[in-house]
Amino acid sequence: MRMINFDQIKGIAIKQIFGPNAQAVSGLAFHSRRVVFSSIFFSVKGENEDGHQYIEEAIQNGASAIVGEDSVQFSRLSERYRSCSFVVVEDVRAAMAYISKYFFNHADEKIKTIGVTGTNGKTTVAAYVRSLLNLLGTRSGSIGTTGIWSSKEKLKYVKSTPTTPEAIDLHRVFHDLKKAGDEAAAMEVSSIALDQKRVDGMVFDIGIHTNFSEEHLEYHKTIDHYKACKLKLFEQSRQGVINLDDDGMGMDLFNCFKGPKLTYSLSPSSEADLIGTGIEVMDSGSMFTIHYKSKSIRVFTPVFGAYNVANVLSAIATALMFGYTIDAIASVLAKLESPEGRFQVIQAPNDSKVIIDYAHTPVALTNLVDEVKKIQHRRLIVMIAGIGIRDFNKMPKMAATIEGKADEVIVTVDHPGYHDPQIIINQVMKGFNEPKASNIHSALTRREGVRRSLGLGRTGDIVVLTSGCINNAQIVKGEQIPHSDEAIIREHFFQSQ
Ligand SMILES: CC(=O)N[C@H]1[C@@H](OP(=O)(O)OP(=O)(O)OC[C@H]2O[C@@H](n3ccc(=O)[nH]c3=O)[C@H](O)[C@@H]2O)O[C@H](CO)[C@@H](O)[C@@H]1O[C@H](C)C(=O)N[C@@H](C)C(=O)N[C@H](CCC(=O)O)C(=O)O
Ligand SMILES: Nc1ncnc2c1ncn2[C@@H]1O[C@H](COP(=O)(O)OP(=O)(O)OP(=O)(O)O)[C@@H](O)[C@H]1O
Repeated sequence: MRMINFDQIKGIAIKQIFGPNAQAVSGLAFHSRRVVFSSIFFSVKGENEDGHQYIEEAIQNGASAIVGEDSVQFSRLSERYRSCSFVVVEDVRAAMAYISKYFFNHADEKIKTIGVTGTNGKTTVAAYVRSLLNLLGTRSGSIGTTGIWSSKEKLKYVKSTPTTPEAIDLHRVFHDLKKAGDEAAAMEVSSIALDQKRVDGMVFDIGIHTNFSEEHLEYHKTIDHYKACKLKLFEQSRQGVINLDDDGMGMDLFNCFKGPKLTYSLSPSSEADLIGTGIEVMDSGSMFTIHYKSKSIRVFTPVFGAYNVANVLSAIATALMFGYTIDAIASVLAKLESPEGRFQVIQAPNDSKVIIDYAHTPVALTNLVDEVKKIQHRRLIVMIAGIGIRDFNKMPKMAATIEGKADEVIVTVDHPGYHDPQIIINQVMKGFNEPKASNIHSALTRREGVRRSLGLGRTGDIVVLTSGCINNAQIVKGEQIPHSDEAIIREHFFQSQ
């Protein structure tokens, strides 16, 4: 239980309070059915529902305070539920962020926080930062698409969103990490989370930028809105790590970010602080040279793809900001850990390779295929997917991107949501000049797509499975259906023999 005096919490714009100004609070919830005794219910207006309609259900479930935006309704309800506090605020999502921070004792300020934003690479960079800091001796967790990790292990949380948790969950995680002895947390900060004020009230010790290209227009509607949301992270960051190679927003950020910053680049002629050159692809990773100040150090790190070397540079910049020397950092890079499902190479028993990679934007797919081609192979088989719960305009762009670049292409569906999978396939197919070519195949479910792709692979081939799952599941008609590419791969190679 924590005593909460609403008008004393910094940051929230309270318009009016009906009922008691303070409550003893045991928990926070934004869903009426997750309310427990003596908790605060935040009534959020969503895409489909208005949380204000569920206030009475929340009170019946034990809510002792309601935070929302409808003063007329709150005034009426306060007559009926006299012991309950009704707090009218300017913006309920912002209030949820500030109250969560307060409820969990400002835990975010008791550990170092590193926010990562960008169209591609957030998960990868958050994992690299976590791994690098741990290798150097700073106990660090990470928060994002692949789950919540402490410095030691993946923790069991029910995720509220695919990438950046809702504020209530987020501050609980900071609190738990701190309690477990962690000193830092690297987290993915999505543009949607920034727009929905999930990280309002936080000041990140370091903000990292990876890159910017078209994405999430189903939510943002315009590319300018998408960009403006991403830039917000840097208004809330003390120090910045900026990718100078990113045409999308590298220079915008470089010019507008006034705090201390480190820039990185893969271009030898760049003026970046940290430059990576001479990338050599090996069997188990990449060699490259780090240039920092007057030093050039040749290192090996177990990652594939030039863009992943750039991601490693951003993690190195972060470690430099933590005060580690470039020599100390270079000495541990060979042990760097990658996140699951990002350029994950599986050696198949038939002497082919299967690569699982979360590429789900045209830019990521182009980069991925270019990098995969640097690995010796016979034929290249690539599975792409139309994602039902995302922008339909992106689907044909994925087809146009892959056409002519692989020997076989399998088109499948990720997360059909409420759509007919065949409509999604048709939408992807629109992007091919020759959709009826004999090397273009389709499969209505991801499971079928994976099986079909593996079935086409022979000795020496590389099978690339792109796009992927959210929370190890496919979202079908509001249900999360468990799915694992790796399990299908095991079944295919080991159980069919
Ligand atoms: C599209 C979108 O913005 N969705 C968010 C939105 O949900 P919604 O608009 O569908 O909510 P709704 O169903 O209309 O309900 C409105 C409110 O009424 C409440 N309610 C509803 C029914 C009920 O019986 N009782 C009740 O209290 C709900 O809890 C909700 O607070 O408001 C919810 C919280 O109030 C969010 O958790 C939810 O994120 C969902 C889980 C989601 O999938 N979001 C995605 C788009 C997202 O955030 N993605 C980004 C980026 C991913 C990436 O990197 O690609 C991320 O950071 O994860
Ligand atoms: N720096 C980068 N530049 C371009 N593409 C990248 C970069 N890093 C990763 N990718 C590609 O993007 C895919 C997704 O990477 P990752 O999961 O790290 O990004 P993300 O930003 O977390 O995406 P999401 O938010 O959708 O989970 C990778 O599998 C890879 O193909």
